[in-house]
Amino acid sequence: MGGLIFGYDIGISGGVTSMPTFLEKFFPSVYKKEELDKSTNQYCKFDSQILTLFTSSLYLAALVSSLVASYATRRFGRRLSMLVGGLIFMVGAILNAFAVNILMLIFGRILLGFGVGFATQAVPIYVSEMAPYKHRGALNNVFQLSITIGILVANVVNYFTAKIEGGWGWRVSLGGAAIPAVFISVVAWILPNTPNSMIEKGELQQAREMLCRIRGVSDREIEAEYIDLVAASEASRRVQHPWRNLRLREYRPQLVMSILIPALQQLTGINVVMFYAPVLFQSLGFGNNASLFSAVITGLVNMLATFVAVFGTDKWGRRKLFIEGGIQMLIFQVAVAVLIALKFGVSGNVTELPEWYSIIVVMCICIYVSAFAWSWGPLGWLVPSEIFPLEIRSAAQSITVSVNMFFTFGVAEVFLSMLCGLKYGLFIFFSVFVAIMTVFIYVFLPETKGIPIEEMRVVWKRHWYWKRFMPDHDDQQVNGNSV
Ligand SMILES: OC[C@H]1O[C@](O)(CO)[C@@H](O)[C@@H]1O
Repeated sequence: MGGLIFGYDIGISGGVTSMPTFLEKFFPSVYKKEELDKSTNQYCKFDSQILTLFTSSLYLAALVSSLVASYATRRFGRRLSMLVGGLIFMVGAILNAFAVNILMLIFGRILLGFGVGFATQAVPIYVSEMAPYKHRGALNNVFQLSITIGILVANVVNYFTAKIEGGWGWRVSLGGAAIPAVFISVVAWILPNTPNSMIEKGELQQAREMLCRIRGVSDREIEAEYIDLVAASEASRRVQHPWRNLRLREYRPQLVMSILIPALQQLTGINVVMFYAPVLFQSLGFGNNASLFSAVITGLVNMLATFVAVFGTDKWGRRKLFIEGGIQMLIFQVAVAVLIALKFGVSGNVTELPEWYSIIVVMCICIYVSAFAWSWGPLGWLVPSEIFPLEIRSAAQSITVSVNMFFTFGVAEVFLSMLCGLKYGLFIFFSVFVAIMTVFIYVFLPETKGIPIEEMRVVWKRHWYWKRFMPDHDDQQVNGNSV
């Protein structure tokens, strides 16, 4: 549900902004340009700061709230943080559904953002801590899977609400966000806290019992894992200032990854497609209906391809997926740029594409989206959430979330003007980053598959570059090997 509310918001805004009644009510100047002036340059049709703010304000709020949520997940537990997130989110959705002016609309989006910040902070940590390490990758990827389900549901909802007589369908679209919010609030009541969180709060016996319960084994069989958790918690307790600690030399590899992985995930340009697919397709000359339908198709591909990661990360490892996904994205991003350049050139003055041509464009976009969906999408959350030792986990996760939101915000902010300015070159712009990030992973990211979360130090100690940051004093036994 945490992923779903996030995904729903990602997918919903592009569709409603392509609905004429919504535009007319809140963004009359864009409406005029879009509806009345058919001759305008296609690349610049939707270039409006206030329209952009409608999409991007949510991510700015999520950025701020994930910093607060970091304190909350540590102090009050992961569960309560999820509950608070769900409730704030619900209020935001209701405000949006009944919006009568732009202020209500943007204020609602900001509340939704606060909810998203809390949920994305608390959920991946919760899942990583609950999961047995052999299945941690798969279970964590379900978070991204639910983001993609949320995006798809939003695309489908938009497709149907756009057809509602009277043009108030956008209210249903925006209000629909309240449904997963109710779920998450109710479910957060029922869920137990993680053993790690209980140990952090000194509830040792309860933590032990919880560990037996979630692993489904007897007290004796959880002994090793329990000792690991308690040791990690003690180390964590000695750390008074997780934020200051994060700057210590020994956490350098984690700090670098917690910043670069989410930043690079957004610099793949994925949200150009996710936020603005209907707008993008309209700019490419598709009709209203066809644009919303094409967004459903990209949403579907995005969701289905995420299953590859759910089943594949613990089998093939993180690195292989990252690298394969990167190469595939690069090729098809360049293909999209070439296809658009050939038809629209620099002037952008085309009113319609031949059908076969549009189909090829949509196919290339889908292949690009599928590559993202089994690589950077899920791994962008999984890898950061599994590499941090407990003593800095909440702080580092909140860096990951806020960097992700910052770049999501950035892409949402600049996309429409960049499309207008860079034209088809926009896709080349992102493909340069995709090339850089693929090389970065190849050189700097060690494989983390199958390593218990509290023993993760070993991967840095073995890495040709990162080992110089690791202190020598804490040699450990891992899987029988001294490291
Ligand atoms: O599935 C695509 C979605 O996944 C995310 O990258 C989050 O991991 C979003 O920013 C994007 O819209």
